Formats: sequence, C-alpha cells, structure tokens
Amino acid sequence: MKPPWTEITLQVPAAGVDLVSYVLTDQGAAGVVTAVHKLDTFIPPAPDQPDIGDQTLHGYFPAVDNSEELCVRLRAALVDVAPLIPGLNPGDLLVRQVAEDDWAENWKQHFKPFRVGPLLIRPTWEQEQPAADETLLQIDPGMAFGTGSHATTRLCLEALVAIFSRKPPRRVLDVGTGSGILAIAAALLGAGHVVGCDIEEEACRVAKANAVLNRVEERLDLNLTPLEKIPGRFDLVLANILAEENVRLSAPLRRHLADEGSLVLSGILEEKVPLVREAFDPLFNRPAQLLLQEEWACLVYRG
Ligand SMILES: C[S@@+](CC[C@H](N)C(=O)[O-])C[C@H]1O[C@@H](n2cnc3c(N)ncnc32)[C@H](O)[C@@H]1O
Repeated sequence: MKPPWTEITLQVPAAGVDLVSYVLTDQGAAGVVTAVHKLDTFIPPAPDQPDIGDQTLHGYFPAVDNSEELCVRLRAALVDVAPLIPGLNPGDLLVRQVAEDDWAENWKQHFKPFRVGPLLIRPTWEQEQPAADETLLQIDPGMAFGTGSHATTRLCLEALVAIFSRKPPRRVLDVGTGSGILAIAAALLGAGHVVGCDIEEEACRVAKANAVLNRVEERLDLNLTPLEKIPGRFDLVLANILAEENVRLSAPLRRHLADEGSLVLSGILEEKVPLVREAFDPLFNRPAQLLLQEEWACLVYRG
C-alpha cells in the first residue's frame, strides 16, 4: 500500500495564496493544491479588481505521527507572514490523513512545457518535441519543488540563460536544488561541473533521477552538504531560497563566488528586496540587477 499523507487545509485570502504555498513548501509540504488556482501560476488580483475571496489551500506532508507538532510549526511560520496577508488566520488549520491517490496525480495536469531561451522545459508526461535549435530539459519534480512554472524558478532560468549567452560559466553551484531543474539547465547549457545541494534528502534523490533522465549526471554532483562545507569557488551561484535564508547565508554565498562570477538570488518577495540588498550590497562593488515577475524578485550580483 502506498504511504498516506498528512493533509493540512486552510483558508487563505486570494492575494496570499502564492506566499502561503511557498511557506508550506518551505515547511516540508511535498505538494500544495488550491481548488480553483494552481500553486505555481497563481496571480494575485490587481488592486482594482473585485476581491475573489478566500481560497481553500491543501498542503500535503509526508505522514506525521504527531500532527499537533506539525500544526504548531506551521502556525508559527504563518504568523510570520500574516502581516503581509490581511485576513489570514494562522490558527485555523484542519488536519486529515489521506491516501496518496487522493492528490498525487491531480497536479500534473497544470504543468505544461514552456521555453526559456534555447531550453524547452517539459514534464516527463508531456510529448512536445524541441525544435532543431532547442535543447530539451525533461523534468519530473516528484515530491521536490521545481517544475519551472513558479515565478521564482522562471526568474532564475531567465537569469541563467542570459548569463550563459554572454560567457558560459564553467563551474556552477545551485543552492536549494529541489528537482535539480536549475543545475540541469546549467549542465545542458554547457557548464563543465555543477554542484547542487539541498537540505531535503528527497530533493537530492529526485534531482539525481532528473540528471540521469537528461544524461548530465556525470557533470552533476548533487548532495546534502551544507553550503558552508562545500569546497571551491564557482563562476555562477544560484540560490532560489527564501529572502531570509539568502540573507542568513550571505557570507558563504559570497565566499563561493569566483572573481567576475555571477550570484543569482531568488525566492524573494518584492517587498523583501531592501532586506536582501542590505545584506548583499556591502559585499559587492556593483549594484545588483533586479528582475521581477508577479510579486517575486530576483537579484543578480557580479563578483
Ligand atoms: C523554492 S525551492 C527551489 C528549487 C529549485 N532550485 C527551483 O528553482 O525551482 C527551495 C529549495 O531549497 C531547499 N533549501 C532551503 N533552505 C536551504 C539551505 N539552507 N540549503 C540548501 N537547500 C535549502 C529546499 O529544501 C527546497 O528544495
């Protein structure tokens, strides 16, 4: 029998769905589902649009014995973002144990192939073929974050393609590799050696499987080594982790960057840009390039 999951359900004001989804993922949710909007492309309504009301959000966590402990942790994380989401009630969590079949396949219908520069990024269950001048990147995110359809990943992919079009980095570091999508993109675009790290064992397993799928496993080193302990310096460092985590890791991220290398910081809500700039600007001689998509920002520094 397939393992069960712990489902957490909460009501979220429409404009907060993306942020709460991100928080649940950060707290270990393997998948997040809304009834009417998919997680990865939710666009908050414009201020002049009528409020479309609360959305029901389901987060799926590997089954836990003590669901109260999970709820306490989630409430604490939600209390942190509640000031950004008027109307969010972090106390209001419903818990249910569910079988895998209840949700595991449903989300797949939302992930469609898309293009960034020369890359055609395609989920494994889709058939679209690359044009002659395109490179296919196949991805099965499994239980890891990173289909490419989240704005934070897309911003990284766009920055990465632009950097490779100027001067292909030889050595790349992908901090918080998730499904391995960015690490694999770097390898497919020509990087000689790519290190990807994550704090989640499952992410490393999924990323390795995706590396094999794309036949780049020999140039990829995917592991659970904490950033501080990874040896060497890199021509390109990518970090699609939350703003606060980027700030916490500012010193080791900078240390891992080779001279003239590029540092791509993502997972940053637009209102958190000043916080990230405050930590990173003093470490660089030049200001960062700012890329924006939906309510997410990406900062690109040059060493
Ligand atoms: C938003 S996902 C990004 C996945 C993928 N790189 C992408 O761009 O789609 C963030 C990932 O970072 C991992 N993570 C969070 N903090 C981390 C840290 N300090 N070191 C390594 N990985 C971390 C999480 O487990 C998660 O897989």
